[in-house]
Amino acid sequence: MTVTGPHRRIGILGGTFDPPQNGHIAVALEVIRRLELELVLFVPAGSPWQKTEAISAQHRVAMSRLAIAGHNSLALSTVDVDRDGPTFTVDTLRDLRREYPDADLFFILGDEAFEGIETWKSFEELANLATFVVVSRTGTPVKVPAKLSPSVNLLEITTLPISSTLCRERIQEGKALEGLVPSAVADYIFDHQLYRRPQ
Ligand SMILES: Nc1ncnc2c1ncn2[C@@H]1O[C@H](COP(=O)(O)OP(=O)(O)OP(=O)(O)O)[C@@H](O)[C@H]1O
Ligand SMILES: O=C(O)c1ccc[n+]([C@@H]2O[C@H](COP(=O)([O-])O)[C@@H](O)[C@H]2O)c1
Repeated sequence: MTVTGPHRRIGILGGTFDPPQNGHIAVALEVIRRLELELVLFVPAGSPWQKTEAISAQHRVAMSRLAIAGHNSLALSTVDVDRDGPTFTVDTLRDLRREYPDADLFFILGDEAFEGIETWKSFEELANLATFVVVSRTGTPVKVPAKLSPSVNLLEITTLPISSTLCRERIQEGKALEGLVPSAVADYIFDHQLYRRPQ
């Protein structure tokens, strides 16, 4: 992926994106607005080791590309699918630091994802690599590990009550995805007959 121009404050939304849904788009756009970021990179995980099952990275990348199409401030990075092995954020951030040596990097995540951060690979190193922007998704108070606290920004924003799990469940129930995913993503899911059976 090539980004032109002096992108100095770059957000990173890592995710399984199984599938990408409107909550992902909304949170990225809102964090751009609130933190005055130039750009948010959507970074699909190649092998999301803490999720039980996910469809192929190829489908998740294709849907992520469709999901962000038309948003100038959103872009796709394939660093995590281009690397072999389980996806670790410490590697994501090192790779993106090489790509953007002078940028301030902001890793965006929901409070429920942040809750497990002490289980992430080399979590103590993460504080040196990016600012962690934790958005309120569940509303439960966020406990910040002391080692990360200088690099954590708790951001109160209104998030959409949408999850990829909800999207998959609705497909299995034969219900429409209207309002839950961008229409190009809904078309892709339909065309490829994804998520029809429980994974
Ligand atoms: N509606 C939302 N609002 C705010 N953040 C979200 C929302 N949906 C997902 N996120 C955040 O985006 C990142 C990637 O999410 P992910 O791709 O795992 O989607 P998910 O909806 O949480 O998936 P699943 O339901 O399969 O667990 C995580 O940090 C997650 O907290
Ligand atoms: O680094 C780790 O060990 C690690 C463990 C779990 C999740 N992550 C990252 O957290 C982001 C959100 O993950 P998920 O599983 O909620 O879609 C995504 O970028 C993952 O690669 C990272």
